[in-house]
Amino acid sequence: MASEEAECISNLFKPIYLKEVAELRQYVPNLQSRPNPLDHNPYFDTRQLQQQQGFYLTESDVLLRQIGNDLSPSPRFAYHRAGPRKNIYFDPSIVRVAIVTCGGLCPGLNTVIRELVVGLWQLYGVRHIFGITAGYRGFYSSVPLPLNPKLVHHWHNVGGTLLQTSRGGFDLHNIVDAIQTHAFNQVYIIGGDGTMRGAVKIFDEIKHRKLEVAVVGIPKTVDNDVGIIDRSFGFQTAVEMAQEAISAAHVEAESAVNGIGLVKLMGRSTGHIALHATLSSRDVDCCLIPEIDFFLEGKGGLLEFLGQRLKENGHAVLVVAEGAGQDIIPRTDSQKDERDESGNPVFLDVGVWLKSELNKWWKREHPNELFTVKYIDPTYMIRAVHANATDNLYCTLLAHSAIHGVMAGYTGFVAGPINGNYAYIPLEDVARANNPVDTQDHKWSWVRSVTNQPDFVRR
Ligand SMILES: Nc1ncnc2c1ncn2[C@@H]1O[C@H](COP(=O)(O)OP(=O)(O)O)[C@@H](O)[C@H]1O
Ligand SMILES: O=P(O)(O)OC[C@H]1O[C@](O)(COP(=O)(O)O)[C@@H](O)[C@@H]1O
Ligand SMILES: [Mg+2]
Repeated sequence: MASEEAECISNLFKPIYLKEVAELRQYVPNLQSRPNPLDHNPYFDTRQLQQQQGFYLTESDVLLRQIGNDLSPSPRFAYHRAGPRKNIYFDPSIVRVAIVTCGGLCPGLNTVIRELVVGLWQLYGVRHIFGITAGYRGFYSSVPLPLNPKLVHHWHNVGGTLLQTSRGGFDLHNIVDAIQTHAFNQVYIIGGDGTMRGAVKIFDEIKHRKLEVAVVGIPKTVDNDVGIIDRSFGFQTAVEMAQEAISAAHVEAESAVNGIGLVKLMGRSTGHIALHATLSSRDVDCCLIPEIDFFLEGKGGLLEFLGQRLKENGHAVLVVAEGAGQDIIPRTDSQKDERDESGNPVFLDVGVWLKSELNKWWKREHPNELFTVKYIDPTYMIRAVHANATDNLYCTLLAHSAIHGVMAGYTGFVAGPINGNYAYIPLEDVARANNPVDTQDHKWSWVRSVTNQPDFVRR
């Protein structure tokens, strides 16, 4: 074997299971296919490209989910690659599109809407595109908003969602009735884990009624709590914004005698924003996330650690994800049961609680020494900005992937990036998959080595 050549390290047979997504023709009888109108789009010139192969994707174009390989014979999964297909199953002249945004804000929402509108209009010649306003409830409670490329032209430069969003208001039968009443046959649902669970129910009901309606989910989660996909759009922008808050906390802490800069970041059940912001900032002394329990008092606790940091450095920076420590913050019975309109638990402000506990501790231990906690809560600022360049590009590829999949007759799927490429994933799989920070792998040890924080194990 020549040294430049790769060494064969395994000839083990590893089964690969293709995760098929549903297709409209499976339950709509006599569905006719037609050539993709991209064949006649002057910008794509597919007739020339087809001779070179590769423009249109086929059933055999798949992406592997697990690209890291442990050489064991455990099964692997693959998904269909996203992109245009040679034949489509919709006549663009009778396509009626509904686009809805649900749940909390995330940078890039408006870019996804813009690119859906522009993509449908320019790639496939669709002319009947509507925005459903204010989340799921908008299907049955307000008049759909007609959208066109001119109207959405500048939307990628604006934070939030110009269609508006809301929590709650999921009324399955009213939603599907409204889809029928308005004769929508393509429904693009942009939202997080809760939204995707709702989308599965809409898809099931549409199948049950045998409607010629394609449903596609576009995952949005500033917390990055949706699994399978690499990451959500807007996440990188949020991490970038979080840096500014951490820098400010660092400046405040360093400029005070015994100063603590405390930053609360979003992350209901996952600490991804806090973790990524901590690793990229280098100024953080301790990062608290929902996946790790911590305690204040005693050996190995947070107060002992911060006391040491103040002694050594004169200041400390503490980053906390909003979902961290929720089970140790004292709460009343009514606070225990509080839920938002979607049914998500309402958290107490961990930052306010920590600030108060830190002040009590210092007063008790060092009554005559200066001490300051500067608490920064940038949470809404982080998710209300427009997407950065990387996320804007991601949103565009995502929207176009969704359009190509729907046009090709796929339904009940999510368009999303897998290992850097775009794939079609069954909606149900995405709705079921969460994405906690893995605190067992070496990356969490790396975080601890960057911050020097304790492991919060009582000994
Ligand atoms: N299990 C569920 N079944 C149906 N609809 C749901 C479910 N969970 C949430 N929803 C609906 O999805 C929408 C968004 O959910 P929410 O949890 O607020 O945000 P996100 O989708 O960002 O996680 C809301 O309208 C909510 O009523
Ligand atoms: O105050 P709101 O709008 O209910 O949103 C707060 C929640 O929204 C989020 O930013 C995103 O949550 P979702 O992805 O479920 O919408 C959470 O981090 C946060 O807990
Ligand atoms: Mg959610």
